[in-house]
Amino acid sequence: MGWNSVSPCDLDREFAPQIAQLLTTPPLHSAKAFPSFRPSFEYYDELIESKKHDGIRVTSSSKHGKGVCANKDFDEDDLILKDQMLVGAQHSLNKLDCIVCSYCFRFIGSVEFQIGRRLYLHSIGTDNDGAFERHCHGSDVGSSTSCSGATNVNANAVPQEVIMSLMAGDMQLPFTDQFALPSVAACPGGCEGELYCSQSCADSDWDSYHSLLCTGSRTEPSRRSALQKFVEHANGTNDIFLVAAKAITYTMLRWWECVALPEDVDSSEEDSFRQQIRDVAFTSLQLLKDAIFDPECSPLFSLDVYGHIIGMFELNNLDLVVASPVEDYFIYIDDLPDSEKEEAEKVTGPFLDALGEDYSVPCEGTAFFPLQSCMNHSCCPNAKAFKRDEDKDGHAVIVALEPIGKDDEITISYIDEDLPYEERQAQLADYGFTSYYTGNFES
Ligand SMILES: C[S@@+](CC[C@H](N)C(=O)[O-])C[C@H]1O[C@@H](n2cnc3c(N)ncnc32)[C@H](O)[C@@H]1O
Repeated sequence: MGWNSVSPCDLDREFAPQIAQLLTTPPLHSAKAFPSFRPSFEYYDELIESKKHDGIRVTSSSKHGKGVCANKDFDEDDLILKDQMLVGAQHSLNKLDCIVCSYCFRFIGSVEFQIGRRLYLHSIGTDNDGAFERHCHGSDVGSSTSCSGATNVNANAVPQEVIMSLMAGDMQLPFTDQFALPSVAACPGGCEGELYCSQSCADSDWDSYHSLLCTGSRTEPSRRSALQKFVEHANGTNDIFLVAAKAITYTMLRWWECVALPEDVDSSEEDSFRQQIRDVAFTSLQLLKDAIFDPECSPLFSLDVYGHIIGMFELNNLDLVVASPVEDYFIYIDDLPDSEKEEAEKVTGPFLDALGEDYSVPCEGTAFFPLQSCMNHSCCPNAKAFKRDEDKDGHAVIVALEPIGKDDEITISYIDEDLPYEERQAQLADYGFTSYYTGNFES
């Protein structure tokens, strides 16, 4: 049975022609055919020019749609691209362990604040299982109460007053001045859920998405409660819904620009994929509609469009990972010359013991990167996503694994290429293909 014929969403029927146009893959070459859509390549050309990624270009292949080619020679380990995400979100649970800028995902505050807050979460987890549940699935994740994976009783617990002084900035640990972090900027809408590394990140997030998704005091109470229900549902089911909501708000806030949606997923996979997610996606969409519906953007709230956005993210998203300065800090202490190390560890040792294995938890989430998402897969890739020491934010960093010649296609592996052949085939089937292409690209 066709997907649209069983859609429980009235908007799918009411706005069928507009939705069909929204979901039409824009022509790759013709700039004139669909005046309301900018052709894909024009979009990528502008993006590459504005971000000065002159080493690459997005081009088309008769086999695999779009792909990325080298515009110059790269040596092994060369940086090919630092791709700024279009939209992304930190995983809900990770948000309780790592305090990062909600726009660029840099760690913020101070090493003391990061350690103190995490220890505080441990203490909440051990003291109050109800609080664990409430804060893991609640929306006030930026407040000082919360959870972590820490429901275990910790024999190395640090006294509460020490934790409080770490969080308040009254206690300084040795050598943390080597790991200075940007100070915390608040959400302009007054919600505690989002914190920023700078006013400019706070403003950019507000302008791009957050003005419609904020649960702070500036938001009208009934919309705030509707938003909270949407966030709770997403946290309890699939946090990709949070990323999809950002994509919708981004488009609503830029309706006049109306960028084309990415290409359809493989049609044979699409029906069964959507069938599975439809019910839960429809509930999520209803909750989002209750919170931010705007009649002028009605087609955006159709289940068909929402399903396409989610499907697009499932196929193209990249893990968002930012290494923790807390881990770097303890490694630094461990590497100090013996005399200094002994002195420093008298202070830092109890905190490390109390944190346990959690000391190295990175910021984790999921994000969509406009250029990285054009890279095709190879089981013998010539590039990989790899964060270097200096990469402290949510950008996707792509480096060359081997020398890459001008005009060669740049490929990455979507899977662990060391897996046995059958397992690779099975994992690649999730992306709509099975054969593993390693050849070169025809421009
Ligand atoms: C992240 S996108 C890559 C860009 C894509 N070619 C496009 O036109 O948007 C992933 C999709 O590209 C296609 N693809 C990527 N690598 C492929 C390969 N090695 N063989 C066949 N299809 C591939 C699949 O359709 C896959 O779902």
